[in-house]
Amino acid sequence: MSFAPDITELLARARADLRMGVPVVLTGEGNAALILAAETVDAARLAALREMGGKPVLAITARRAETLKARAYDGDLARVLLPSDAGLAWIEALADPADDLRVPMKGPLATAREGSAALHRVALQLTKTARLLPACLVLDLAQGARFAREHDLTLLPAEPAQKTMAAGSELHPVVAARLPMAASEAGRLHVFRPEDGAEEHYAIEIGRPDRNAPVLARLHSACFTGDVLGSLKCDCGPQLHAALGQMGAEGAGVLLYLNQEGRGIGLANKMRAYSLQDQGFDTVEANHRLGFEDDERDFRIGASILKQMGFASVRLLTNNPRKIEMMESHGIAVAERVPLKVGETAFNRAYLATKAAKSGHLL
Ligand SMILES: Nc1nc2c(ncn2[C@@H]2O[C@H](COP(=O)(O)OP(=O)(O)OP(=O)(O)O)[C@@H](O)[C@H]2O)c(=O)[nH]1
Ligand SMILES: [Zn+2]
Repeated sequence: MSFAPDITELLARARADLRMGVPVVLTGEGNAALILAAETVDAARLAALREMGGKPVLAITARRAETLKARAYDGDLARVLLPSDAGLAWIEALADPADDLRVPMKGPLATAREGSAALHRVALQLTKTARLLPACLVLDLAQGARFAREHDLTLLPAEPAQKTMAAGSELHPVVAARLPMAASEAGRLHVFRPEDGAEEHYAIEIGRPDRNAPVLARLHSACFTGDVLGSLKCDCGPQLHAALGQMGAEGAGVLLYLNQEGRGIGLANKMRAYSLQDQGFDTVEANHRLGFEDDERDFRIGASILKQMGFASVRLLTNNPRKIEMMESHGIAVAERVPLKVGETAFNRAYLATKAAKSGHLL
């Protein structure tokens, strides 16, 4: 019997470390690297990294590299060589596009083309799942395990970590209780918890939907600004309430409230995206400039929760064809798409048009 953390738990620990600015040691086949999230590294740790010698690089995604005009020899990522005088400000300027327009020339940036980028790829995936900017300082280590032991750092085997992240985490029901709501007095809130220490997700069941027929369902991604604050920049709040209202009126339905804020990039990054939108970029361009894909959500979560609740088929309230595809490919039949068009304002008209033009949303 062992109390040692398994790979999922090590991943959770590594994410927490990176969020606090603590380095993590990644090990591969015969190689190892010290990694630090660009967003959280501080002056003392940067100085310590410098003292180690070697050739640290800043790994960024190909999306970010494109904006910075840096050559991405590794396909989906680039390894930018750290100039000897590069300090925290240089790292921040590369990782965070906030001042791109004010300081457009950040280079010339030299990028590595020799050697493997496998550990860098895992490092970037880790920062994404930690909801940080996808940019990481990476320094090759000769003795990864020993270094981790000496400095009391989390030691993470890269390949199992990557497989575990790709597989997604299992979710387990924690509790369910009655919740009378304005939309329906017959509400019930279920909480689901992933094994990997990430955000919990919720299912709001209305009435007692028949498990043998397609259920009226909505997969709602958390939007603190829209759902709670009534932001006019998106249509999330009105969609949330319209979906609950329709389920209440029909007497049955299930709304999944998935804590995938900002299409899976987290609220801090979404606010960075909003700030770029104020500079004139649209919702998709803003994500790309930050180094993210348009949509970083894991749609398997919704399918997994529906299955656990006993649903196999849905009438899906959505305008997003990707949600339909993802449901179908993860074992939930979409018997019908129910359009959900509410809440258009002068502030979100361009946002909705961009989603239709670039993300395939149905008008
Ligand atoms: N990154 C980013 N996320 C945004 C922006 N505006 C809204 N969001 C997020 O987008 C998500 C909207 O999710 P959903 O309501 O599921 O919308 P959808 O994928 O357009 O699909 P349907 O509403 O079902 O048609 C929420 O997580 C919001 O926080 C933005 O400008 N940038
Ligand atoms: Zn929103």
